[in-house]
Amino acid sequence: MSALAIRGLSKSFGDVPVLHQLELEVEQGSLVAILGASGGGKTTLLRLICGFERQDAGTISIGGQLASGPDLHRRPEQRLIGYVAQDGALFPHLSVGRNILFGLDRNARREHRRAEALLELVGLPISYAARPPQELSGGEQQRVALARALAPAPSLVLLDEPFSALDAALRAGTRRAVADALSRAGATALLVTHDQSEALSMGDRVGVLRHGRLVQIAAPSELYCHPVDAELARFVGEAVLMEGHVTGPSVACALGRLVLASATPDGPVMVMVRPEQIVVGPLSGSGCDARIASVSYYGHDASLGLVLPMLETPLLARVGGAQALSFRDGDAVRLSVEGTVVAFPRTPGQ
Ligand SMILES: Nc1ncnc2c1ncn2[C@@H]1O[C@H](COP(=O)(O)OP(=O)(O)OP(=O)(O)O)[C@@H](O)[C@H]1O
Repeated sequence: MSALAIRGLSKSFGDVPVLHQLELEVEQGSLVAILGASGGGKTTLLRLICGFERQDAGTISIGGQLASGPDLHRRPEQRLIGYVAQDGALFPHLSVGRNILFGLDRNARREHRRAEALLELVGLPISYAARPPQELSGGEQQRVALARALAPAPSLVLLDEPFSALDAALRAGTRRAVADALSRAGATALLVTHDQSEALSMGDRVGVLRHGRLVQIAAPSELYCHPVDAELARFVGEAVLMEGHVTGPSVACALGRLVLASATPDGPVMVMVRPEQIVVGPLSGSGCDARIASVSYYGHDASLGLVLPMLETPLLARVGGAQALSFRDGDAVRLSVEGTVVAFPRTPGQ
């Protein structure tokens, strides 16, 4: 049984459509990340699931029970949903422990051990229970917000860009701690974000929201390696796209003849290669000739701009930081491609 099942969900504000016949299922105990551009309807989707807004069409079922449909609209407090907002929204006048137990009934609120167990679950010291939330770092506050959302053992936890207010140093650790806590609690969760690395690193499955629909929902590696179209390829990570021609199991393009990941009809295509698939080697190696136009060094890795005789614009390759130190602008190199590639059929005029 799905913990969350959404069928044909549509919502407009005035005459502006935001969600259009959206379909989504979230399996019990899994984390689904919804990735979408700003203004794409992510918060609207969460507000509909919570019951703060009502859809124009479609149904929402939580834990196998209809929560909202044409003839029924359960109130938010009847839906047993935990919610973690962008800024945590902790109450500053209550201790961390009181914040965690806030949504529980009076008897449960007296159980201090319960707050401590939830602090342990989110990887924080139990001594934090007595502290005011303002004394905690932003990442710790988000973990408290998760503990509060998990306290009533909800059927579903919704996370609305929960790490966007954190600086980069705190973000990675907090993501990990939150994902671990959700998994330890066996919680079912839906996370919305515009950050592709967040979606790919946290989701068991990732759905991409575009023009009010989920255009693809798949395991992170499937989404990254086999996006359904070129726009999605660019949205989920960096993509090198170039014209090509498919014949049988391979495609001919500026990078040579490459092996296709899946069967594609013969004919003109756009080929998609990820920058880290491009292997940059010395002229003694095999492959196609290129010249280095730029080196952008980031420490752990580097981006190279590469000019190929057959391409108007330089293409991007990603190499290890140590390897990049041996390259200079203007160097002649030879390129090959690791692994298989994806090709999107081109229609006439494209
Ligand atoms: N109550 C409302 N009344 C009118 N328009 C609204 C309302 N809520 C949202 N919208 C509009 O719906 C669209 C989707 O908004 P929503 O907040 O769901 O997007 P989002 O993907 O969460 O964006 P962000 O990532 O920037 O938070 C936007 O164009 C927004 O202006």
